[in-house]
Amino acid sequence: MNHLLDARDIHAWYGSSHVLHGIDLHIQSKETIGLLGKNGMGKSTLIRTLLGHVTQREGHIAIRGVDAMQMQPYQVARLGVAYVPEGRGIFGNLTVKENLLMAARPGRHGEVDWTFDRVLSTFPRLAERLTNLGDQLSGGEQQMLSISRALMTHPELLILDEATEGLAPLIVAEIWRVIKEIRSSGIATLIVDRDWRKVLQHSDRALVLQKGQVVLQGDAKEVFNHPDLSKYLGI
Ligand SMILES: Nc1ncnc2c1ncn2[C@@H]1O[C@H](COP(=O)(O)OP(=O)(O)OP(=O)(O)O)[C@@H](O)[C@H]1O
Repeated sequence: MNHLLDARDIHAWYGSSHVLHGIDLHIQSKETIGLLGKNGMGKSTLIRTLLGHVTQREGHIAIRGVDAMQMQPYQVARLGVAYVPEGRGIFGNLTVKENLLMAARPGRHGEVDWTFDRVLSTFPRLAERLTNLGDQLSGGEQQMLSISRALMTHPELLILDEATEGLAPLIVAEIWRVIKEIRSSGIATLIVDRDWRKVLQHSDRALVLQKGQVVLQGDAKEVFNHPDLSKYLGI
């Protein structure tokens, strides 16, 4: 089968510390995958390894059949993978408008549907802040800007790492609403979030990591009802 992302037997290290121990992850076009696990189990490391930020790695990574093992993060981004990192990643000294416009580029098939106007109607709060600098935004607005920037690159796969971390409940609800909208727009998504219920509710499939290995995976509903889930998540 031709996967959008096909990662096999992924190992990663920080110095001499072996953190990922042979992970397989496949993502199909338009599919939403939830990635769960307690703190420190390797979720962010897996994402950063797939993107090429963690370079001490072994295994096989293909994006739409293209070998990505030797690629730099910017090359992975060009293949249509957008990353909204934990802690955001916007330009604090540029305005909201500048942040958005500089991110914009057509998709691989010339898609331009995530226009400036569509992004602003998706996140009306940003429309009120267009001339504010990135640094002047609240945490929630920065997160919305970060997601908006990712959407304006017209990705085929969007990776969200702790997108709701530290945000007020109303903003969290707004972000989940947008995640749902992104899912129905046909962009494949990989979601990491502490709210495992919400993750499973919004995903097609899910994987649970423990100490750098996949210990549980399946349809989101199966994972939700699995008797070992509470043990793996410490809940
Ligand atoms: N830059 C780094 N240098 C050394 N060790 C690291 C680094 N980043 C993470 N680790 C270690 O790698 C392991 C996996 O961490 P990782 O951040 O991937 O986990 P996580 O599941 O994303 O958890 P969290 O939700 O806390 O970020 C942990 O033992 C962590 O201490």
